[in-house]
Amino acid sequence: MAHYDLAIIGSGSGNSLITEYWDTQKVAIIDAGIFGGTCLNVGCIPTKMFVYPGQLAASVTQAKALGVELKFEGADWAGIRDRIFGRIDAISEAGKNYRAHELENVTLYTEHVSFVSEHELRTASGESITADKIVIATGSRAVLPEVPGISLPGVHTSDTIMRLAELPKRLVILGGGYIASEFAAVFAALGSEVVQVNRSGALMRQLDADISAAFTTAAAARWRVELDADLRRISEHDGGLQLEFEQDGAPLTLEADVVLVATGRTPNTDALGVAQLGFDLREDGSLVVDDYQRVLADGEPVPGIFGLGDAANTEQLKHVANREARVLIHNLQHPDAMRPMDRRFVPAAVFTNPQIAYVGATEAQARAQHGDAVCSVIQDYGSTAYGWAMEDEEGIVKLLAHRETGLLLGAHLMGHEAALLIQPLIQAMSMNLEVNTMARGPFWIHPALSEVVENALLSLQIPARDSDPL
Ligand SMILES: Cc1cc2nc3c(=O)[nH]c(=O)nc-3n(C[C@H](O)[C@H](O)[C@H](O)COP(=O)(O)OP(=O)(O)OC[C@H]3O[C@@H](n4cnc5c(N)ncnc54)[C@H](O)[C@@H]3O)c2cc1C
Ligand SMILES: NC(=O)c1ccc[n+]([C@@H]2O[C@H](COP(=O)([O-])OP(=O)(O)OC[C@H]3O[C@@H](n4cnc5c(N)ncnc54)[C@H](O)[C@@H]3O)[C@@H](O)[C@H]2O)c1
Repeated sequence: MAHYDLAIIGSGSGNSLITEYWDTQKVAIIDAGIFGGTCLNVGCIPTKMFVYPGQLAASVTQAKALGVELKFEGADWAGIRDRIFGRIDAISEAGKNYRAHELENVTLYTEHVSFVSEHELRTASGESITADKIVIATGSRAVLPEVPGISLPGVHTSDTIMRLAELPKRLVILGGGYIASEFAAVFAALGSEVVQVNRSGALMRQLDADISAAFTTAAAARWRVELDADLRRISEHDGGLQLEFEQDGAPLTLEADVVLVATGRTPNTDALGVAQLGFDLREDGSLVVDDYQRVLADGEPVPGIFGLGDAANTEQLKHVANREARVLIHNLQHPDAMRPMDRRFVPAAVFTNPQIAYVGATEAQARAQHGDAVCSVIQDYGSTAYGWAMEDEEGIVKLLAHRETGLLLGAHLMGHEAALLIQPLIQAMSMNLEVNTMARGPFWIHPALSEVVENALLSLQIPARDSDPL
């Protein structure tokens, strides 16, 4: 039996916990999958490396509207894929070698483990690992609907779709969320015939209703979107795949060469043995942790057991996992002076086309909490000089603020570089900066696209105070 000061299950965000502080202590890092976890290998990073070439390809359509004749002559799928994974696979491999061979105090296990008791883990091959402190950073995995044909070759998840041998001619994407919407934009831009099929009546349905509606319209102008369609079965047909749906009581049949299933992800806690130990789990299977990232059982911290990332939050976002890791690095080193995780204003961006970014409350949430005190405004990108330059007809900045406090309650953007434009709004919310101070205090560069954010803030018409900048 090997004993460690610290054992970390999961080499994604968990890997960053091994700081110099641990140099004099024994650490085990355990990962049964690809070293480096989801974001590096099959998540944020490779997807966005596909998104960028996709944006270049899609810009041809926009250029035409501005009088520039560009021609899209196809995408070198294999070249794009190999450039991306040539870089990523090398980083994963180097990280693995570093942990496995270059640090005397660190031992890498490449097997699945589960809990035997609170401080003992067992590997799939039967080895026992005990540790004073254990961090559960096991991430999440794709969930597939249970329909006939879901395991047929040609049916992929985000784990495998990026490594396809060739660009699919006909691609059906199941789901209306982040992953489905990002891949739909990429494959449609690179030249696949994409059909995105969603079970409900709008894409990105969990977002503010105006953004969800605007994105559903914008997406349908770029690739085929089918809504309110329930998948019944997938079968092999004519050398490809046939998907049968029920849509508003009528059958809908689609043909595809490749199917991408993007119908949500579930935390990897079920095969970990944590339920038997009485660790608290949310309805979605994620571990309940307190503000200090300590795992709870019956509402009380389990001594020496911590959780972070997709296994222990409901956001399933890398910047959240990274922040949790930072908090945990501190708390593992300073058990008598722990610092809490701040979850007040978690932003997110969806790198689809058009891009989406948001932070804070939706209008429905804001009104439920603050009633008539909510001011709401939608500012079009097209109302600014840079928007004219782009001939933009769909970009919007929606802001929600509290009339009396003058503070932002939520920001929801859809359009060019939404993920960049939203950042000052995230800053303002995190720093309790009032709308008028934010709009009138700093200069806003003219005629940058950020003027749409400035104008949205001014349009909120929060009553001015004498102390506000002019
Ligand atoms: C396609 C896609 C695109 C994404 N894009 C973005 C984005 O643009 N921005 C963003 O913020 N987020 C994005 N995400 C989400 C982001 O990738 C995750 O929130 C983040 O990677 C979670 O990190 P983690 O450390 O919790 O888990 P992971 O990085 O998944 O690490 C968990 C590791 O634990 C291992 N493991 C699990 N169980 C066991 C066990 N019992 N024994 C041994 N090892 C085990 C797994 O093999 C895995 O390597 C995306 C996700 C996907 C799938
Ligand atoms: N840019 C980013 O930050 C980014 C990108 C990709 C993924 N992620 C993270 O990964 C998570 C998972 O992404 P996702 O797109 O798989 O999940 P999601 O929750 O965003 O979307 C899931 C979609 O699948 C649909 N669905 C669920 N069950 C279904 C079923 N049985 N049949 C048909 N449709 C069904 C839902 O209605 C929804 O539209 C996201 O929630 C996000 O946190 C983030």
